[in-house]
Amino acid sequence: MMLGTVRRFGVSHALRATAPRSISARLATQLPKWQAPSTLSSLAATRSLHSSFPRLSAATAEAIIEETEPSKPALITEFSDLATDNLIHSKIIKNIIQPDRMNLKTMTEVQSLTLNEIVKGDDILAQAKTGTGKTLAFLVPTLQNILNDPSVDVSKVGRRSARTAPSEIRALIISPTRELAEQIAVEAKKVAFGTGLIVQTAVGGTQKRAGLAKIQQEGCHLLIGTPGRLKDILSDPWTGVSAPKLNTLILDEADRLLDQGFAPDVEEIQSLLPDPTKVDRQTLMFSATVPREVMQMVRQTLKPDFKHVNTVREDEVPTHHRVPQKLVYTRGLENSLPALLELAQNWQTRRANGEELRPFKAIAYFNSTAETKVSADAFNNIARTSEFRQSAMGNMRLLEINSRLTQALRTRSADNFRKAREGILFSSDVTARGMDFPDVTHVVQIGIPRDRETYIHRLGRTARAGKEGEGWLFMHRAESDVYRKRLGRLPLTLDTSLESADADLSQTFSNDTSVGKVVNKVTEGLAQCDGATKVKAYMGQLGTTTGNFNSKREAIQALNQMFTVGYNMQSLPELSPRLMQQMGLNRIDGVSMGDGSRQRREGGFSRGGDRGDDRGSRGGFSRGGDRGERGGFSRGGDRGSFSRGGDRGERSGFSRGGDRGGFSRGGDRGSFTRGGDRGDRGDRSSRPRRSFDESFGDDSFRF
Ligand SMILES: Nc1ncnc2c1ncn2[C@@H]1O[C@H](COP(=O)(O)OP(=O)(O)OP(=O)(O)O)[C@@H](O)[C@H]1O
Repeated sequence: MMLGTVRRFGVSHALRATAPRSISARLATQLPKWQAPSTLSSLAATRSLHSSFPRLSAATAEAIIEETEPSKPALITEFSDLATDNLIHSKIIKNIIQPDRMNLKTMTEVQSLTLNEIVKGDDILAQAKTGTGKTLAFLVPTLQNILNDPSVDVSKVGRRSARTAPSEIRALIISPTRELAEQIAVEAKKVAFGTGLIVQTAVGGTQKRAGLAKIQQEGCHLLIGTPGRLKDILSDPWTGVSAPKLNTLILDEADRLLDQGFAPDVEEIQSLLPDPTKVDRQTLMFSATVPREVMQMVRQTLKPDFKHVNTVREDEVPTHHRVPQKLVYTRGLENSLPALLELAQNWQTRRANGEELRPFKAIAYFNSTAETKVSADAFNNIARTSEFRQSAMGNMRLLEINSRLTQALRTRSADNFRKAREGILFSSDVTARGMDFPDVTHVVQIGIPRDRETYIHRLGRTARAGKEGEGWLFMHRAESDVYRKRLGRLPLTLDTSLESADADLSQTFSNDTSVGKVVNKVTEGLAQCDGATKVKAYMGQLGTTTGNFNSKREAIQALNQMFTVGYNMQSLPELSPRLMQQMGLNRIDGVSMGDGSRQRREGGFSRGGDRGDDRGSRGGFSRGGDRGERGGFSRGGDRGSFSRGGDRGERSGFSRGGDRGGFSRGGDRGSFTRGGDRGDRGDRSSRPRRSFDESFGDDSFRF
């Protein structure tokens, strides 16, 4: 069933032809300045909030509300005031405001504007900038609504003999990535502490059986998970987990969950929930971005009288104005890593020289997982030198996260980066949305991201909760046309301060020059990386680069230069004739043709470069013609370099008869496949398709 047909109307909701203009939208236009709370200074000691963290002052909000919506209750802006009329349980409030617990005082704008509506039971679409507290905005009222349900008996909790049955699940939160689901669960447990409410998770990559046993033994009121795993456990009667009384469904990062990669799973999950004509269901959608393309899906999924709470003004780019965003043109693709090292070194050196700067804590985003690996390996090799260890960079943690790592390693990297005072996380898009790493000072995007939303969400990993941060985009000049087309209007300013970005790396550099020091370190770091990793990185970038560059010819030249000059490799990876034909590279000089056997021997063709978020290996881009085919030469998700607008590799669901295989169908893939290990998603008719979030680490597409 299509999501669109899942629309069911709760008895209390009147039908309306169009979504109502939101109160917040009106507020946003009338109230451009968000006022910091007068009590900020005491809070700042522990939360160090920036005054621009969007909040409503109580007085102003009341005035506005009175003027615009006289019948509405006044907006509450202080968490402590939520005790009024027993709106929120005292234990929840205590958990939020107590200094030894979450230690929060004043609600953010999105929290104030959605709380009453959610407690009332309305469907909501909420859009607010990254890092403005959307998680608590849906958690607090949702947990309260479960407590308000007279059929929920929290007094049984903890008594083994009378434990809460799994069928007590009242609310379900779907998150696009495992790490985000875990993060939401941590927050939910903090909010629910002492209330008797039980929060459980169901995420891919973890032991399904252990998770199920936990749910069965302890019970569950709020279940948080990733689409694939949730679908698995709810559809399998043997798990004993069902949700017949569920009345709240939350889609965090809703636009992502409604795009083609995830929508079929989300749709299936909805079909496994109780019929909303019998059990009234509230649906909440939260995201920093709600592109026009998903609005139709939103309308089809929410009740017709849903509230659209939008704290981002229509004429505004949903990034924080306080985040300087800089664009660096690199001479070649091989200049990105030296430029990243130079950026980090410059910052740390300025700090060491007494400038008041926070420790450099950056996330470097790459468009393919293989690139994250080669870059992290190179930096780790550099970090082993005594010169590095003794420098201002000496305490940096250098971590890697991408969808090909085991879940245990992913979790460890995320935890270590969370705890790190200074460091660089080399990341694919698995961390691009929702992840709340504290104190990230820099987000560096290497190569243009696959779409505008990805740019915004990645950037949103810095400058969270009112703090400051910087965004950097490194790109080759030949990416400029696609950059403009794909990303549209963004407040980026050109930066030419990084010498190594423009250095000609085919030259030899003396260690006596500052640029030489940087370049030589990276060259040495890369020299120690193994050849197979470099081949994978080349192959991983083949798709993204040919899609990002103004022409394929320029892309191939740039990649070859990166491979030979940057990676110091002698001979170029060979592409099979079929692959070249599929990519339209057969008439382009500089592509090395072979039968692919060398790469297969070296492991270079394995799972070439999936772009690497938790949906990446299934492919399917959300919008535009810009999405990767599911089958095809490249793994899912390769940014559409191979997709010809429109023939996107839909898996099912919302696709209009999309030819799933993209460039190659069925047997085509064989030529790029190592052994038989492409297959889990290769032939859905003969083999069950595994869920996305279960599938990483071992079965992405290979070519
Ligand atoms: N009222 C508040 N006052 C101060 N800090 C808050 C408040 N609410 C949430 N925070 C903190 O702000 C940070 C960002 O919150 P959260 O992760 O919910 O942001 P988000 O809006 O969901 O961001 P994203 O769009 O990236 O998912 C978290 O560290 C959270 O603890």
